[in-house]
Amino acid sequence: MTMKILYGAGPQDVKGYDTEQLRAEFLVEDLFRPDSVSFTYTHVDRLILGGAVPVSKTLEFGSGEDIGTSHLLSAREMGIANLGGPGTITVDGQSFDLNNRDVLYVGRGARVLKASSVSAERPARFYMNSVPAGADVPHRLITQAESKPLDLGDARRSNKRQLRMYIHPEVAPSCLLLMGITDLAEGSIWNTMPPHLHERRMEAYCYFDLSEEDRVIHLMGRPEETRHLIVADGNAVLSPAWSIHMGAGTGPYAFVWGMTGENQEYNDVTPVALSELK
Ligand SMILES: O=C(O)C(=O)C[C@H](O)C(=O)CO
Ligand SMILES: [Zn+2]
Repeated sequence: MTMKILYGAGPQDVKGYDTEQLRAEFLVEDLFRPDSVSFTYTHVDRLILGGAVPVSKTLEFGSGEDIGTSHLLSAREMGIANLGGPGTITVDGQSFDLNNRDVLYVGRGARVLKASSVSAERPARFYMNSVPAGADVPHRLITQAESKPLDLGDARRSNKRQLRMYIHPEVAPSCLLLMGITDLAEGSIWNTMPPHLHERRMEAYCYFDLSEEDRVIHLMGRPEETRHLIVADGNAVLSPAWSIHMGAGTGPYAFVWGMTGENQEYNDVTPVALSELK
């Protein structure tokens, strides 16, 4: 298990960043490695992003030694989305089978987690978001069918997409974590249109289901001072409260969005007109 730490950067820092620095602060590239569990701890609202890809063995994790607590989830909750083939997550002996696009909510206090795949030919690809939690909420599997869909966008504007809420007060409660998956409709390329800011929450996007040669051009930054990140399959992007977030793909893609902060009001956002972007 690995744990990388990012300390977070503000809009003034980003003004002087070159591509390498921007990517080092805002892009997480090494989440999904065969038979490994990789975590990145960001001081942006203390979100931990993780990836686990069990291929030839069961992967065990949950120790808190890298973050100074007895267990990783002693004071945290976690969402685990399966972006790959069928697999199983066991939480302190309780097993949950996750198909592609199912999400498991793991409540505070979990100690030992195990991740396994049904088949090494099509391994599970578990993507994790964990945030500090102030209460115990029961573990719960949310299948894709149980998630709440929202149809957004317009094919004529190349931004038709379906957003599914999984960890959300109307679907499955948590303390402060929100998590969902957005799938672009065939032929649409733009996500998160119009772009927005949410002063009371940070967000992380993990782009997946891209082909090896395709990329998402992710836009970030203050509306009047945008930057871009060129993102490949399985890469995650951090979006602090001060940053817009939107992207366009060169081919089909989907993404997991996770949020935490002051509230769980999904609609507590400030849209940014495209005419304001620079
Ligand atoms: O395509 C979209 O629109 C999204 O998925 C938006 C994200 O859910 C988001 O940015 C929530 O604040
Ligand atoms: Zn957002």
